[in-house]
Amino acid sequence: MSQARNRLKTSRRWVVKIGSALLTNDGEGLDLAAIGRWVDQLAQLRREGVEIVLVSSGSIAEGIVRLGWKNRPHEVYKLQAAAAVGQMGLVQAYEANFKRHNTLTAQILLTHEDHSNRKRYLNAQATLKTLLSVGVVPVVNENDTVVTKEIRFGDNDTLGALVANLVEADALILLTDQRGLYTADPRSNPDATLISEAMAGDSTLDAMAGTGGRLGQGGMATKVRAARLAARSGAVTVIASGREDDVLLKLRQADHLGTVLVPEQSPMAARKQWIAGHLQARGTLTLDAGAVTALVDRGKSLLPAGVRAVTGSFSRGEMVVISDEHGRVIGRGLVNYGVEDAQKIIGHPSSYIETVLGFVGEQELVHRDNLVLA
Ligand SMILES: Nc1ncnc2c1ncn2[C@@H]1O[C@H](COP(=O)(O)OP(=O)(O)O)[C@@H](O)[C@H]1O
Ligand SMILES: N[C@@H](CCC(=O)OP(=O)(O)O)C(=O)O
Repeated sequence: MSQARNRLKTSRRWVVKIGSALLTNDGEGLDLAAIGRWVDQLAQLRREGVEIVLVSSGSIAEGIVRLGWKNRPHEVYKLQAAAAVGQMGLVQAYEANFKRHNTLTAQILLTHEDHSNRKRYLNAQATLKTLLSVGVVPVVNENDTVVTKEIRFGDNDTLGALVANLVEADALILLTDQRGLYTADPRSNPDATLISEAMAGDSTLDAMAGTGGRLGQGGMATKVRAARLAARSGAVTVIASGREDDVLLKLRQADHLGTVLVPEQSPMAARKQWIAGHLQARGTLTLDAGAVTALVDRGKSLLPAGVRAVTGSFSRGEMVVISDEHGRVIGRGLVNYGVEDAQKIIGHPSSYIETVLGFVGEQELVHRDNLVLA
């Protein structure tokens, strides 16, 4: 059995993306019975200790049905309106089904830009991680009201990968209407064969992966790209059929289903490279000896109390260098407070943050998840 499939048995955090092709039975409204079955599986996974973030498409198809439109409109603004209407049905379906398992859900609407803007990145990350820590299942979709490109390309695969990066998921599961990635589009090539496993970075996959069933859908091309993006933070990607009975539970048991796309690097190495290569450092935090030991020897987050000095010009979410009192670089990380706020809270216990700033953000100046030691 492959190592990557085996990892699914013990992994702790999955992002599961359910695609339009599957959710809406080729352009009809939502397939509510199928949603019920996926939710049952997700609830079972949660009982086994897997944290779940769900990325669900389907808002446009549901909106079109609710509005009584006969055909999918071509105008982007009409698609946006349909998405806004249909999203209500989507979240209702998930909420009602998770309620059967006494599980709360939360609606998260994101855009790709929320990932590249550092402040928004940290905000989204903090919200998602807090929801997971209190046992809620976030249900994510594109914020179609404020974007147009993503609607035109019908691509929630990329969103799934960005979310996998955000929450540092172990696995990104892309459920679709095919059994996985074939050597060619099986709709038009009956002889195509299923690829069981490949490296996410394998460039020969691009020639195999076509676009989707209906005009303007991402198809397998966006799934292969999503796998590469997810691999940057070390997540393994699986493309599998949501129509297969108990598909998620079978994947958890490392059954040989679907296509596994394996990251080239371990999660830690990938994450390190991702943070380090992501940004230019905008400032420096100088730590006292106790804080250095906490970070280096005990793998802790950096609290304001252990910081002696702050220099530079940075905003929340930007990269800073972390050094000891002799100027030796300890690491780099994404900072939770801008320079002015950081100046005010350093040297103080985290309980002091609210008194000084008038609000409480994170307890940490740099969370260990966003910290790469040198
Ligand atoms: N090599 C391939 N293997 C499997 N499916 C492919 C391939 N190339 C293109 N496709 C098409 O991709 C479609 C799935 O993508 P899409 O319609 O975007 O689904 P989703 O809404 O689930 O993201 C399949 O129905 C299939 O026709
Ligand atoms: N956000 C929109 C479109 C997203 C979409 O269709 O993505 P995909 O499932 O990758 O084909 C929706 O929920 O309908």
